[in-house]
Amino acid sequence: MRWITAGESHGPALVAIVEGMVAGVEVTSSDIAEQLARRRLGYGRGARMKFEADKLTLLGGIRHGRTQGGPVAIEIGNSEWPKWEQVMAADPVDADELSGSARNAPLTRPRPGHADFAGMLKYGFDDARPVLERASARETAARVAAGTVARNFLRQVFGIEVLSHVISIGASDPYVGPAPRYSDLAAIDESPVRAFDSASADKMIAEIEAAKKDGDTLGGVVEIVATGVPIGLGSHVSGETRLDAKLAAALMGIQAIKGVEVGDGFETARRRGSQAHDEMVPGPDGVLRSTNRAGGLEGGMTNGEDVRVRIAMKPISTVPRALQTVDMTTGEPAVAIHQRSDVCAVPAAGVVAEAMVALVLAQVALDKFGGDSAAETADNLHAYVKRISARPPHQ
Ligand SMILES: Cc1cc2nc3c(=O)[nH]c(=O)nc-3n(C[C@H](O)[C@H](O)[C@H](O)COP(=O)(O)O)c2cc1C
Ligand SMILES: C=C(O[C@@H]1CC(C(=O)O)=C[C@@H](OP(=O)(O)O)[C@H]1O)C(=O)O
Repeated sequence: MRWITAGESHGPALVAIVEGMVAGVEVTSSDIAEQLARRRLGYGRGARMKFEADKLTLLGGIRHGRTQGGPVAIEIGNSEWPKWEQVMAADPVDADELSGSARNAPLTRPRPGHADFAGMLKYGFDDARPVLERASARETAARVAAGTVARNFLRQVFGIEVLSHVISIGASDPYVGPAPRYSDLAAIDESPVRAFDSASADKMIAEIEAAKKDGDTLGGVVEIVATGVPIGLGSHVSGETRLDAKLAAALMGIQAIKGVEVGDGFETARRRGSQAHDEMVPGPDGVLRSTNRAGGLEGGMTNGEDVRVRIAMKPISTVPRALQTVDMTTGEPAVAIHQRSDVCAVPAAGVVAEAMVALVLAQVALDKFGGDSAAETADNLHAYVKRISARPPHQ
């Protein structure tokens, strides 16, 4: 199974294609719309999210609410397309028509932290427009749409659920309580910062308000949890088959994500071994653990505990209190491009991260259990679960 997205932030639409998904997975446009709506929310998001409707069309691969086994293609239209029709036209446009458009003025002052500078040089553009159009995290809407197909597959066949919650924003004290359950997700989504407890939420909101007042931006940390994951997804046999490596790559592939921790992550590096690992005891249905410091992953494989990973997002690089840069046309010092932008997109990044975790888990689950239909994958899973549960230790 693999996925790809295409499209620009202000182009007519984004498209996601998921190839290799089995037939018989229940997915509707309202399931996808629900996930897209979650991604638009969050305190600190910019003007676009207030009007962006994520106009959704299922172009292929799904019939009467079920996947058919062929590639699933999903289109998400741009609500503002009429305003951008000339500037972002695929076909050549009359130069006179474009010259009067303020939107088409070349962007020559790269934003530190964004893709503008290296992208202009590498691809040979005098204008940052073509770079920022594709670097923009607008593209994450397409990932969330693709992720919904994976999510529904995981739920239907395995009973796996994926959730996320914001641990900290800016310098707010990190949340240190127990990881939430999937049943907590509705309450987390109700929180304007997608925090699990209201005391942490208040501190995060205060951080965002202070940054906004100062013309500044913020990043933060999000935890993603997958529950109900069977033992043995991923493999120890090589670097690229290790599930922690696949998850880290997919999560680092999200715009502005600069760090990934598995389980207790960097904190584990500070502990002694006796305090770092999850001891095992025999239980009625197999091995039991009283802790999950490893985040459900040992040797690059799931170990039956919840998969738990954290991501660190850097502050948004379109800083209203514009940063110093160099004008790429004149070579003179300048202030960076500033256009409408988010102050903080950490809550939305959590929803995107859920989608990436779901896509990776679906991929490794299909690697292990295969099948052409959801029913066949489920049969393969049940045979495996029966086989491994016949093994000791049992009490
Ligand atoms: C959900 C989400 C929303 C984002 N919104 C913005 C934004 O409004 N303005 C901005 O400059 N960067 C935003 N970013 C981050 C940029 O897309 C990202 O920093 C840029 O593509 C450069 O990539 P890098 O940060 O990974 O190096 C957002 C990222 C995410 C995940
Ligand atoms: C559009 C989205 O996020 C965008 C991500 C983004 C960036 O530079 O990453 C810049 C802004 O784009 P725009 O100029 O279109 O307002 C954000 O709004 C979205 O998440 O759907």
